[in-house]
Amino acid sequence: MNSFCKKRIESFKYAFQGVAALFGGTPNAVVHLILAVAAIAMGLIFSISTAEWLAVTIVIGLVLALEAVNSSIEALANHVSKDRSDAIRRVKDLAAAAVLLAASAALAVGLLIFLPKIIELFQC
Ligand SMILES: Nc1ncnc2c1ncn2[C@@H]1O[C@H](COP(=O)(O)OP(=O)(O)OP(=O)(O)O)[C@@H](O)[C@H]1O
Repeated sequence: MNSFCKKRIESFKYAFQGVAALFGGTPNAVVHLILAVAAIAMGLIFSISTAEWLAVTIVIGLVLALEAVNSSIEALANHVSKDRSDAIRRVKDLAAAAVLLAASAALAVGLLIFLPKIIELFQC
């Protein structure tokens, strides 16, 4: 195996270490993962369409990816300075805002897809 391939495999290994660190050390990420599994289960139960799967898949990926970025920024900010500062507060608040905005979009997608199906279920 040439060094290019070895490097790419190493990169995957580091990325999976990051995934393990995310779900092993970030309670919010675990909550989002549980919600993602619940959304997938509901998608299977309600046999949602391909377009609906696309929307669910995109928002799940977006929320989990931004959770990883948020955790990374938090870790870096904590490393840069342990002191309280307006700059660190702003950086952390903005990173948290990214997750909140994505999670809000995911909630909207979930409600748009599943709420009508749940209402229909109770009307029978
Ligand atoms: N060094 C700091 N200086 C000023 N404000 C801070 C500082 N550290 C944290 N904060 C404030 O506290 C909030 C929470 O920060 P914290 O690092 O505890 O993140 P968190 O969202 O509780 O993360 P987690 O629960 O994943 O550890 C930040 O969004 C920010 O407003």
